[in-house]
Amino acid sequence: MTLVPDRASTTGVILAGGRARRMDGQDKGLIRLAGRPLIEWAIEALEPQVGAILISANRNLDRYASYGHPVVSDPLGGFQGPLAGCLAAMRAARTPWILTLPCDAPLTPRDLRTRLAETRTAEQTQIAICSDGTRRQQLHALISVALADDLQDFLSRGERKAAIWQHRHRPAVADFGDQSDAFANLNERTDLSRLERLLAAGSGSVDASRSNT
Ligand SMILES: Nc1nc2c(ncn2[C@@H]2O[C@H](COP(=O)(O)OP(=O)(O)OP(=O)(O)O)[C@@H](O)[C@H]2O)c(=O)[nH]1
Repeated sequence: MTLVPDRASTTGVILAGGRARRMDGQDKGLIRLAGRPLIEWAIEALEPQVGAILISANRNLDRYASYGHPVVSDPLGGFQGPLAGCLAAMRAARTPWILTLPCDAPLTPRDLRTRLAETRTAEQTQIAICSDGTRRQQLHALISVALADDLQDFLSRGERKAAIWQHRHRPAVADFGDQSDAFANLNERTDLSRLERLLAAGSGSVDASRSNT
């Protein structure tokens, strides 16, 4: 295992494979925010931070593939949750580390990988996750792909919760309390206006003035 998860040894994984029941079942990664689909915000935020990108999606695969990054679907049907997407990505990644990012949180910190990597290296763990200062953000995570078999065992027992799987590996926790807005996400339609306000105010790693509206 590479000791320091640097840019070249890390694959960014955009988790866009959910059912989005609270958004009437729309494909969340394709919902437009400030004029651009969420998947585009995520790609733009990750590109400077990682050596490669994988998109985890279960619908509209051609649409996602048009962004030029490989698309991986969950091995199990029926929307089994984000860990299923993580496992597929860990199997497909060509790097020792993956950096996961939910597609519905467009204000990604510019230093997401570096801060997670520093924390992970200081504590010598196989997983590092973010804290927004109040709560753990389990899907913003740096994960060693050496854990793929362990995750597969966990899922094969019918377990689904990311917090429970990660807890078994005593994750390091990187404090992003100074950027708590970076974890604002889209769960319901009413979240759209807050996210657009935050983007316009310049939160996050991507310049909203480059949006095509
Ligand atoms: N690959 C994959 N990703 C998922 C799955 N379920 C959720 N995700 C992703 O994980 C992140 C958090 O998802 P949630 O908000 O908990 O679930 P959701 O399906 O998006 O929305 P709800 O159905 O309204 O809870 C989002 O980026 C989802 O796209 C899944 O079954 N497979």
